[in-house]
Amino acid sequence: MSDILERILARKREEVAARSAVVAMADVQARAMDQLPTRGFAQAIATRVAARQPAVIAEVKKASPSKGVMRERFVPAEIAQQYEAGGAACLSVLTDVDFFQGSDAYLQQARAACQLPVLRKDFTIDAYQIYEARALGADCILLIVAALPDSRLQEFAELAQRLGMDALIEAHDADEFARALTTSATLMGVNNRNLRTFETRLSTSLDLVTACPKDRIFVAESGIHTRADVATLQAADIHAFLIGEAFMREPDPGRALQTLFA
Ligand SMILES: O=P(O)(O)OC[C@@H](O)[C@@H](O)c1c[nH]c2ccccc12
Repeated sequence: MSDILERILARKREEVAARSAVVAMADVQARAMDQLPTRGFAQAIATRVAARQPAVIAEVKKASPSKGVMRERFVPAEIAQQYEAGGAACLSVLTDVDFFQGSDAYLQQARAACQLPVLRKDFTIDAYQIYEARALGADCILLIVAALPDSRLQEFAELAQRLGMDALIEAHDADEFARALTTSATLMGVNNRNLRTFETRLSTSLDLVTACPKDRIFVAESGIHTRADVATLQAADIHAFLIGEAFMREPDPGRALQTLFA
């Protein structure tokens, strides 16, 4: 029986094959080169963390496979402005269509509406998507360790860097975290949600943060809902957070952010 991550990756391979048959790699590369400079995603986080302030990557996400639709009124430009006003360091925008009801257009709309650096939140399995991310204006891409062989992981992190983007490397256990550390990326994400079972435990971050060297930035991802959750992570010296659902379920996601970190 194939788990959800396997199903997403299988579908993603079909999706990328279909898109690259329509828009040639050379055209995407040309558009990637044509973009204005990136906004400095890792830098925006590093600045906050150095100042001992919380660095929040605020997520624009309409739905997920585990939670279904979590927001009815969904206007990415409006949400981006609310997040910026609420003090977010960066945005994360889901662009996966089939499982998260995301869209490339949502990323473009959100980024155009604010000054914040933006992560393209998708399942990266092919270099084509990395050029595509830059062509869309993205400042950072997501690389999920469980979705990539070691050779690809570093190759993709380097390609992102060559295009002026950062890469958020995502791990879920100690082995994956060790693999994440073999890359040259700064941002080491730990997903508290198991993408195979959807089970979410904050202790995943608490267990792995001790393995994070000082020259990398540890990002706790998923399942962060309450001020107690934030305090627990901060007590473990975690200062960067990727949060979606807790904000998406509130009428004003930016106000929810402010309240969570007040
Ligand atoms: O909505 P949450 O529980 O606050 O989680 C946000 C983010 O961490 C989650 O959306 C996520 C983390 N890694 C991913 C990989 C793919 C899709 C989604 C994700």
